[in-house]
Amino acid sequence: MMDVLYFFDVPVWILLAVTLVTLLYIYGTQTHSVWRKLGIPGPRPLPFLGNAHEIRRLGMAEAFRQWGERYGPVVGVFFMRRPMLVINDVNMLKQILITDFHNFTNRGSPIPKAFMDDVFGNCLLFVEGEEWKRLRGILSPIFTSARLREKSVLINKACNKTVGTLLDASHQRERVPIDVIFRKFTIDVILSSLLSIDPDGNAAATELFQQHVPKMIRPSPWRLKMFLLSGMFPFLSPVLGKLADESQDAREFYISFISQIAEKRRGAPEGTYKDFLENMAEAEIDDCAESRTKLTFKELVSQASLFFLAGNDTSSFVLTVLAYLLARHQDIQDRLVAEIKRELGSDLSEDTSFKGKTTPLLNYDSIQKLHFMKACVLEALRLHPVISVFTRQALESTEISGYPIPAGAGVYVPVKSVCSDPDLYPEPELFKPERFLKDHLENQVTDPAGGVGLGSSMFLPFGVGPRNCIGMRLGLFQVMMVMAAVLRKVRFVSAPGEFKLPRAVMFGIPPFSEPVMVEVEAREEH
Ligand code: HEM
Repeated sequence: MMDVLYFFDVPVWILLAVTLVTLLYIYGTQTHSVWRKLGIPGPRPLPFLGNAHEIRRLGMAEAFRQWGERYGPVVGVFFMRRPMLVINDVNMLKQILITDFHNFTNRGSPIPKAFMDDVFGNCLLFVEGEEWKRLRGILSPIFTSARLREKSVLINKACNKTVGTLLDASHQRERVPIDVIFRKFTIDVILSSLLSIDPDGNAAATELFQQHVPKMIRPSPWRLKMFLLSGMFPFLSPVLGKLADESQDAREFYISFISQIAEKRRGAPEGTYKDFLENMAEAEIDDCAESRTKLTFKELVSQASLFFLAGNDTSSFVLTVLAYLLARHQDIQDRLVAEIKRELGSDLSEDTSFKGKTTPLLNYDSIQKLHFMKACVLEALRLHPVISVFTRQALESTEISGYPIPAGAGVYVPVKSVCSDPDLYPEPELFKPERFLKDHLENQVTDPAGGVGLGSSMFLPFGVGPRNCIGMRLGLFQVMMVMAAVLRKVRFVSAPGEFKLPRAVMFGIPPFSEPVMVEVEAREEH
């Protein structure tokens, strides 16, 4: 070995080192000329990293806002070596998300396939093309109004538990960590509506789920580093994916927990449970079914795990933000309470659900009457979208509004930037729920439920088009339902001046950096 080293003299070593660095540089910048050649402006990428360093420094939402200001409606950037377009123009977004959806069906997830496991690899969020169409077709019917109506009783139970917690806190006259309380609520809702686990007797299951969820949705710094390395050297992904697999125990927990329940239920008469698992199991069939119009058992477990993860932190984030905003805007809170009393009845003793009856006053239909409530939820989401960026990928080369998009290029949909655009939302920094009331809106798309905002490419917190959030109705329903239940009994009195909202993250849902403390007070019953 030493002989070989001595065989080369210093100039040869220098030449070899320079060649290696040059080759690495060429590899690290190989894709970085795409946008320049196509005449699309954008920030200068660094070798290997592309513009990921700026995204990391500023946070996604802020980086996209600054680039939009500097370069205009279409910005060419690179996530590591991968060309991506940030599109701020709502008409172009409409074309991508709705009109030309056939060419933008896939998310082009930034998470390499080698980092996917049995659970995530097969779930609706990440599957592509025909496989996505098939799964979405099978799963959509389980989120209809009729199906949600069936869940009212269970969700009502979870609401009452939350009201009880807040009433107790109001007696102690202390600020409470509202994010933690609402997180327990959304776990209760998903455990009960998905698996019929009673919110009153699920402490152990809740504990286990709380323990495992973060591992699945929040990659550790180590896993993030492995993601980034695989973005630099995609050919190393299989090895890096294995090194970064930290959620094996969490995954095994989900698979075995849900499998055991599903297995126990095999053969039970239809209509025994009326939860999402039963709704999905109606579509379940053995793995070799040729028509593939139903779910396989493995697919069923994957989707159930996904619903648990996707439906939990999203809704509790919205609830936390809304409670905070209402505590800071007493006038809006008063208007909301007036609507609740007017539409749902002011006599609190009529609330039969508190007496354990199965016909709760709050249910899917009564909640639909709360138009101002819905406007408040949409406005909270506009101000602080849970998911501030999502992606699509062009299947074939195309041109939109004169901008070329090559096959394989990704599109960043900058939810937060669009929702803060003063041309679309005057005084965007203000909490003004009336923006979403019909009378105040021009050029606004009306959703089938009679609300406004949803369905328009101006309002992106749930996505729009065929691949929007499949759980949107459930998300809105549980948020509106618990807010109505809570506000009838307590007032959000105050909250600290500024709480630090988490910065948008590249992967997953951002955690609150510290508990969001809100003071609550019991309302006088009259
Ligand atoms: C307020 C609560 C929620 C918010 C803000 C939210 C937001 C989103 C967003 C922005 C997307 C991406 C949409 C796109 O790419 O166009 C999405 C997708 C998705 N969401 Fe939600 N979500 C919420 C609640 C839920 C709930 C309760 C569930 C299920 C129980 C759920 C399940 C899903 C699934 C499965 C997808 C992937 C859909 C697909 O790829 O076809 N979400 N959500």
